Amino acid sequence: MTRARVHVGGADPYDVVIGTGVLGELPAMIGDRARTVAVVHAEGLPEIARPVCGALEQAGYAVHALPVPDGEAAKEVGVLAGLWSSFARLGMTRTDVVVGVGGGATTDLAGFAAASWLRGVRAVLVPTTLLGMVDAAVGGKTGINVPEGKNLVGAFHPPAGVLCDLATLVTMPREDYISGLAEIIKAGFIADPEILALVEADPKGAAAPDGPHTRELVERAVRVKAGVVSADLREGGLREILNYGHTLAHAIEKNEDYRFRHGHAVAIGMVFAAELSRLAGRLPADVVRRHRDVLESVGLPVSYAADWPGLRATMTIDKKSRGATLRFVVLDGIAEPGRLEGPDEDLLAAAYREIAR
Ligand SMILES: NC(=O)c1ccc[n+]([C@@H]2O[C@H](COP(=O)([O-])OP(=O)(O)OC[C@H]3O[C@@H](n4cnc5c(N)ncnc54)[C@H](O)[C@@H]3O)[C@@H](O)[C@H]2O)c1
Ligand SMILES: O=C(O)C(=O)C[C@@H](O)[C@H](O)[C@H](O)COP(=O)(O)O
Ligand SMILES: [Zn+2]
Repeated sequence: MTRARVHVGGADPYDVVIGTGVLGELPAMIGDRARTVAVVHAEGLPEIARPVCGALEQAGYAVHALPVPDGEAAKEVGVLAGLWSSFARLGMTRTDVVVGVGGGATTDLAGFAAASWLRGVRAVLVPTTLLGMVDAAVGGKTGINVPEGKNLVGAFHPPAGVLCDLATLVTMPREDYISGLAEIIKAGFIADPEILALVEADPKGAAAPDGPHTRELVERAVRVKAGVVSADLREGGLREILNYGHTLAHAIEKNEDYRFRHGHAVAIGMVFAAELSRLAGRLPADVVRRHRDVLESVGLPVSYAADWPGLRATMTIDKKSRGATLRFVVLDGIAEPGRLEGPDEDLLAAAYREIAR
């Protein structure tokens, strides 16, 4: 199978390589100035981490595997502090490299560990989930959660390279795979309607790692993200569109003590944002219906019922807020993202009623 190479531009450019059997590209991404490579991997994935370590050892690096808890439990300050201690023990200097192997939670943590160690060493990311490949590992947002909210501590730290080996997707738990589809569908609504058409034409195929369009869906979503972050790494404006659906999604994740899959929360959050757009007179009802239909067709949730005042209060510390003003990414049409600033409280509550039904 041929491999795709998506270039991410900006001050620190890098490539995202997508294909099968792409591990051979790893040493070139690490470079010849590194001596020590710390491979931070989800502890439940030793079979996936082993060949990564092997490829690096063969290339002559001193390789140290550093397992971290699976999933969201990795994005905690105690785990990060453990990595800093390990880096110190290994004597990692500024020319050394952190490799992150796992889902988005692992690569967010590994990326932030690299960003913060010695004020910044290089990170190479090897995402092993659909969501990690199409979103988390690309673009340089790194970070951890705190009890007060999702991703509230972190840094922009672009990786030196991203390797997406599609073969790793086949062992993914089904619900985690479905979760990744939410971010692909998000890319469809904000920028690339062909993604929506592909999923709508064959939802069953889209929900299978070995489906006929997996490779194209991954590549299209990566291209959307690469285009956006190349132009606006630090979220000065354009990059906010990648946050479509996330204002409510992050509040749901916190409300569920981070035991709710990110993509599932994003699916609900996108329906909320679409309802908000409609109630603000900016989006026709049929596009809102299209959100529900395409998300449900692959098994994603589109409703959520919990204490609204609590969710509303959590949304206040969203990173798009400016002062006391809550700001949402909305749609004025498919592939026409816009902003809604300081919406009326009644409008927000009305949009929430539509998804809580
Ligand atoms: N930095 C960003 O731009 C960005 C973008 C989107 C999401 N995120 C973050 O990504 C995280 C979600 O990522 P995720 O959906 O990958 O979940 P995850 O990292 O929690 O992984 C889900 C589960 O799948 C397991 N797993 C990973 N790869 C596997 C494989 N190949 N086979 C079998 N099991 C495997 C993991 O160990 C974990 O238990 C959230 O923390 C979210 O905030 C970050
Ligand atoms: O890359 C971005 O920018 C995004 O917003 C992508 C999101 O899918 C991702 O979940 C991101 O981590 C959310 O960022 P945050 O700044 O809202 O924490
Ligand atoms: Zn997301």
